[in-house]
Amino acid sequence: MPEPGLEIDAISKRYGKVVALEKMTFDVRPGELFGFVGSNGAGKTTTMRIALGVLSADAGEVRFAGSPITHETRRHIGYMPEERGLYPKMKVGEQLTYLARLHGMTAADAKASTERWTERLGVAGRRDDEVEKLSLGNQQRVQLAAALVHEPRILVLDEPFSGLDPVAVDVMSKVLKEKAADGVPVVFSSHQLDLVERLCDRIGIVRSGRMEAMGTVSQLRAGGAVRLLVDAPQSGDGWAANLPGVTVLGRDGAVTELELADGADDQLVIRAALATGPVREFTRKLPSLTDLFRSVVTEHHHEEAAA
Ligand SMILES: Nc1ncnc2c1ncn2[C@@H]1O[C@H](COP(=O)(O)OP(=O)(O)OP(=O)(O)O)[C@@H](O)[C@H]1O
Repeated sequence: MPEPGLEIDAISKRYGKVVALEKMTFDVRPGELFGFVGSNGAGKTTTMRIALGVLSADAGEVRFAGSPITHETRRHIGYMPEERGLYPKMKVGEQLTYLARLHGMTAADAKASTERWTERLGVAGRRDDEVEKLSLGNQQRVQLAAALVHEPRILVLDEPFSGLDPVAVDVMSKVLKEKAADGVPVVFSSHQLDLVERLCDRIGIVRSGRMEAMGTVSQLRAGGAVRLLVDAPQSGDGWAANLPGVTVLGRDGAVTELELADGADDQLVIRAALATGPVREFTRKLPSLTDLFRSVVTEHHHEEAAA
């Protein structure tokens, strides 16, 4: 059994009639970067707020290192809220030192940590500026510094990459990877699926307050619907239209992209392709994270339409 990190265990939450979370369950292990993805309103922010303790759950439990999270454990969480939370009129350096002190650091450690993180995140030159005078991207770098300045043992970041330029994305990615390499469980939400695919050890896809799919990128991709690319230069439109369990997704010149339903026979497809003439290529294509995300979200729409 891997060492327990941050565990979100069957958390449910309603806002009046709106069910925001329904037994949301996942864990982020020490040293792991976990990507939390889902459409708008799926419940990511609500989950993170509950993990941090700024919102209470109706049911379920949040644990860290095997024990329920307490007020004391929460001091060791580095949190980047979606609505951000810096004091606009306070100077960057003063603000970070103040936050580090609030988390229990000595004045000297707080100052040293502020210097280290502002250097690292490329905002050292702005330490004497008020936060509101910084560009949005630089405010976000400071916001990350605020999540890191007390050297947290858990990192929970709500859309830390939104609005960042590519250089800042690289800096943020590096810092998160380093923190994970130090043994910190790191969870962040994002709509930038290419980034999530590239960075994360594991990914959870949420839909309507539930965890729908979870695993490494390759596990998720292997579990998605099988797609085929067939290059048959003499085939006309419609050559695969009536094959059982086969959906034609599109055609680009002589190349047809197909999706196979569970249990559909790919040998039927190759025979049908060969019946049109030569076949130059017949390949299985693994779905991207974006494809998987879409299919999770689209299934939902089908279910809703059928309900
Ligand atoms: N304070 C609130 N009062 C009422 N409903 C709320 C409140 N906060 C969130 N909700 C509802 O709870 C559900 C989950 O919202 P949440 O903000 O957690 O989603 P999200 O996955 O973070 O979305 P996004 O990607 O848009 O940030 C939504 O239906 C939302 O409208």
